[in-house]
Amino acid sequence: MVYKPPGTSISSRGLSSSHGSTSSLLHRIGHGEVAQSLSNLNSYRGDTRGRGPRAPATGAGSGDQRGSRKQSNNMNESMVSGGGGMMKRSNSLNNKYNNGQAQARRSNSTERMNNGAIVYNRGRSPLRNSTTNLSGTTNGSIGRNQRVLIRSRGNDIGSLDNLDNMTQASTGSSSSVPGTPEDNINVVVRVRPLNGKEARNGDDMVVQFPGNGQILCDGMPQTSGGQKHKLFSYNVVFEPGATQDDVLQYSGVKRLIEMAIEGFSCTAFCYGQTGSGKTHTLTGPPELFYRKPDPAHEDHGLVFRSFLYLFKLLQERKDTNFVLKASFLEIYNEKVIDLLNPGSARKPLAVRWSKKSRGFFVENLFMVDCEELDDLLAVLEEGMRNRHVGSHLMNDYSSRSHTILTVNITSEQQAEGGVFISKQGKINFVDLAGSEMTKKTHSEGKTLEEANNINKSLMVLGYCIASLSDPKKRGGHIPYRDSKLTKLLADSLAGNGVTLMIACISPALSNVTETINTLRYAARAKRIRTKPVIVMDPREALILSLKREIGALQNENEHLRTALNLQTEAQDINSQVDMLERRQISRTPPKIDLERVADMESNELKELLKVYVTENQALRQENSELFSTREMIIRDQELVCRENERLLKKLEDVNSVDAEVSNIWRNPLSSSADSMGRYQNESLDGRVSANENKIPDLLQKELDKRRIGDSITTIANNLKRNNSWDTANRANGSGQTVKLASRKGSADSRHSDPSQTRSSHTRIIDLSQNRYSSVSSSGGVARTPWNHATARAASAQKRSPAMFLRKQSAEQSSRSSAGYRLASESEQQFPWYAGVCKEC
Ligand SMILES: Nc1ncnc2c1ncn2[C@@H]1O[C@H](COP(=O)(O)OP(=O)(O)OP(=O)(O)O)[C@@H](O)[C@H]1O
Repeated sequence: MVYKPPGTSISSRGLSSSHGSTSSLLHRIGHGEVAQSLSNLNSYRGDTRGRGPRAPATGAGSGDQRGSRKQSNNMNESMVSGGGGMMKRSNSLNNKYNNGQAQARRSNSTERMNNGAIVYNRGRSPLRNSTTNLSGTTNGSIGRNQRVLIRSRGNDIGSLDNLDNMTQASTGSSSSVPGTPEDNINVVVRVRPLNGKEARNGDDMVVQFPGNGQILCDGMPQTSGGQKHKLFSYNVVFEPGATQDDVLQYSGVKRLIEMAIEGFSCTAFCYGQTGSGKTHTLTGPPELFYRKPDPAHEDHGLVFRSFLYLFKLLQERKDTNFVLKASFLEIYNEKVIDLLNPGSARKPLAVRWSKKSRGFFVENLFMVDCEELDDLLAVLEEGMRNRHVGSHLMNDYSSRSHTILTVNITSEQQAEGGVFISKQGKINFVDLAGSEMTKKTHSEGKTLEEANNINKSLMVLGYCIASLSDPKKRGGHIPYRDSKLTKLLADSLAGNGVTLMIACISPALSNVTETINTLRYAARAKRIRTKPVIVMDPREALILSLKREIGALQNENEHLRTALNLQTEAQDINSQVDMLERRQISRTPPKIDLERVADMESNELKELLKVYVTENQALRQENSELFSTREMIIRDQELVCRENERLLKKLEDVNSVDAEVSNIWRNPLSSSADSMGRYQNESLDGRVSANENKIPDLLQKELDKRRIGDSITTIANNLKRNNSWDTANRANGSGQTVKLASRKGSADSRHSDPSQTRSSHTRIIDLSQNRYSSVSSSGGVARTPWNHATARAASAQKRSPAMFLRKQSAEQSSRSSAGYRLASESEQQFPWYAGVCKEC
């Protein structure tokens, strides 16, 4: 079950029919100005439920409004009549409240508390548009002398509205989820009237109410002697004339109760200096509980009224079973005392850390099962009677301890398919002891010790609030452990709860310093953000997670669809596009608005989930197919690229070989080919193959050729000069030639014949030429490193001639030395040659 704010229609819970709404209230009111103001109070949805039309306010009270209210006799039908199919507890509650005169009186009082008329006094005109005379809304007009009692920013407290969103993001477990929206602590301010003493002393009012949830404090003493004005903004400001019921209606506490029923952890706490009206606001004067309390008493505070409201809501929830348990403790002098089971020795209880809930708890705290409203009221009475109260100059009934009254609400609702959904909500009412200046209160002895402990724990609370409200310090150490109070409030201040702070102040000039301190404290608290989550049963969490999964799948499917579209576009395969489009159209489930999912039944949700899972799987498969197709295409592309590269290289080689061939034929010494032929022949006989790798490029060959060629030409010329080769051959016999032949053609004894030597020489040249011919035709030699180097050199020459030349000269110098080496080798091998050469 997804949390829905009360006031929205959840037919299964029967809330829609019974709830009033802001719009219905506006409809009832029907007047522009008030409607405008009320629309600012959007967040108080559900505030109007159970409230009948108010009787026009007629009283013109004095400063003390308590005795001057007109009470409406309208019966609150929902409280009195109840529902036939209600759970046993609710029925018994109705019976109690319906039987006899006492019940009738209670019902009247209940009604009066809910519909209490407002006293308009002092003849101030309302501040239009920025303030709300909520009390005047019933008759749709605001009288001239009507007093504006509540100044609201309206939509600020509507941060509670954010919780609608939050619940959608909450896990459904007690743990907080990353990404869960945060909510600020809601802060309202209540200004009490000047008390008798202050009035007698002629104390001035130093607070003003400019409206829009603002409060102006102007009595602040300045060092320069003048007065400083300070403006603060809060969610709601209650002026001195506001009633206890107004606080219930407009502080947001009703919303807190509704949320506690829905499974949230909620806290309302009062803060302020001593005598500022905290206890009055929360529980009413302590005297109320000293004897059997009169339920009709108008001074009953927020707790009593909240209990009534809580039970009213529980009655309306006919389809849900609730179990209520209450506890009441006080922290007195840093000791936790169970107010429902104080024992004779008032043995303090231990505050421990729970790993499971990741929060502090009070060990062995008495929890009372509260089946009826009376049980809850009894808890309140008992606790109020047992708490420590003292008296000092500023308050006759001063609370000497902090009290925490907790109502745990476990709800269990049967969903479809026999599944039970249970949630654990709670609401804490915290009445803090007031900070006090001991020189003002004249505390001494025990009261002084109490005051010190109170101030100390409030100081720790102040540190925690200051740290939590500072975004830089928030992630750091928060000193919760420094006091029992902060340990127990840790979750409310910065955990998963929803918190309302009611800052109580005195309007008197004599208290201005404390008032400013409280207002600052409250302003700081307003900056604190919490992450409210519903604590619920795992089944409920499952449904929520299913919902979230549907959302995620929808997103993923959308993403995959986009990817598929891109893919198909890139491939430009029309047939596949058609196929995909056809598939997409057939598979795509209807787009679901996630908001609507909240209203769907679990079966429907499961079906929807199945559809999305199927679609998701199909899309994933399709996507993977397309990816593999793409892989294949990429591989093919690579092959083509490689082949291209190979062909390019081949082309380069062919070009380089052409260049090589042309070099050879352009060789100016090519005329001495005859002489060179021998060397070439030698190479072909075996040395070339061995030396191919050693001779890197054409140039070296050229160099060698030139040297050898020059020498041979010289020899030949000399020989020619003296004798022609043939003549010499004939005349001198074949000694040298034989030598040469024996050297060159040692493997072939035929070459010893001088006539054959010549032919052999010719053949060598032919072979050499053939070789080059064959090289140029087959290109096979192009694969040798030498040819690669040549090709590279050629391309390098093209790319950067200057660099190529530098490299060339370096290579040339190294090769020329190699050339000389070759020459000296030749000398060694051909001493005759060297001799001839020397001779030349
Ligand atoms: N809004 C109010 N209207 C009328 N009287 C009020 C209001 N607020 C407080 N008072 C009166 O002021 C006196 C002091 O109030 P209260 O005891 O609630 O103060 P407190 O803040 O709880 O003080 P402490 O911290 O000492 O307990 C009481 O007599 C109470 O009835």
